[in-house]
Amino acid sequence: MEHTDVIIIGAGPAGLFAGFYVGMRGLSFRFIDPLPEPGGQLSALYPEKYIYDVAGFPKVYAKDLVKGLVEQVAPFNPIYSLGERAETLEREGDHFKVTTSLGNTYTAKAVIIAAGVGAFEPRRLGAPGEKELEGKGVYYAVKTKAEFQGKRVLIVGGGDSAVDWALNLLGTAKEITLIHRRPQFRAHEASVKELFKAHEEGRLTVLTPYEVRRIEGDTQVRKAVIFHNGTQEEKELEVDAVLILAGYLTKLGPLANWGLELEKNKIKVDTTMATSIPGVYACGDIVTYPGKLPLIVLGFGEAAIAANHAAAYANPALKVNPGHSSEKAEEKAPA
Ligand SMILES: Cc1cc2nc3c(=O)[nH]c(=O)nc-3n(C[C@H](O)[C@H](O)[C@H](O)COP(=O)(O)OP(=O)(O)OC[C@H]3O[C@@H](n4cnc5c(N)ncnc54)[C@H](O)[C@@H]3O)c2cc1C
Repeated sequence: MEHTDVIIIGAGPAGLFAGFYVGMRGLSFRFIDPLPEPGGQLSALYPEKYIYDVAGFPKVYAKDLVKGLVEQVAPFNPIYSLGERAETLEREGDHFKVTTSLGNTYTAKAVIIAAGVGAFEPRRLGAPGEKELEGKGVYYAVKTKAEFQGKRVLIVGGGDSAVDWALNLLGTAKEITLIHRRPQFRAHEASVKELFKAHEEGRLTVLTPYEVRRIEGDTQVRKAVIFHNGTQEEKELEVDAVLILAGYLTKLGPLANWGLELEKNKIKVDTTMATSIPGVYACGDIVTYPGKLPLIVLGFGEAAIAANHAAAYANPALKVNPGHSSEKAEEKAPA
């Protein structure tokens, strides 16, 4: 059993920043997250999109914000338990015990839940070949545009992600076909206009109302068979990649059974970010309180509150107020 002062469930922006503050207070901490890398929604869903509403950054790539958060917390020696999901949370005497999907058990004096929208996973189509070829050309997100360099790509979806990526991959992918099961798109009007302009100019192909019948390949995707969902007429497309952007399913997951007071699938917190279980704090998209907005900047503020209260809970010798970081810094700004 591995012990730290604090366990942080979720390594999205709120969790990472909570870790920074716990570290500033001189306490040890562990992040647990089922995703393979830190950053939460920013890494998994939109690493190469600009964010315009983080204070102090007129615009910042989601992946660069995550890089900065990881760098900021690094001096405090965080332990990352990635690729595992927190399954149970129990109190045992004066500490909490968390077990994970890998069967590991971790203990801590206080817990911060920063689990965002809960366990989120891409909406799969359920088409034959899709599961077998996942990781071999079937994608549910764009991590880097370079993955699609020179490839023939089939994009599936009708929302902002599908339309934005069809346009964004122009100039990177060799060929782009976008299919959607309805004639109408749910994306921003301006983007849809741009999409059809690109279609008319022959820079990409849009087909509606089309769906995927099956995906074929061996060590990698070779072909997709699509069909018109009115006439059932099939088309075979020779493609190297199928990018499925049909949205995400979010579930509260195991958290729902931890005995926390919830409201509409969110964890209720008070003004100290305390949950209904003493010693368990929460921050970010997972929390609700009057006036809550699901924004990164609010998550940062909540993380600072949750972390400092959790630190004082884990070590009652600590005051809640951390003081000013500028007074602790050893480095002086250049003259
Ligand atoms: C396309 C898109 C664009 C956006 N643009 C903006 C924007 O411009 N500005 C803005 O402010 N916000 C934006 N957002 C919203 C923003 O991304 C979220 O508010 C933010 O990610 C919330 O951070 P978080 O740390 O609370 O949660 P998340 O980023 O969701 O991270 C939570 C982490 O917890 C993990 N987790 C879940 N369950 C468990 C469990 N049981 N055990 C362990 N780990 C668990 C998840 O795997 C995840 O990594 C956007 C969102 C999307 C999808």
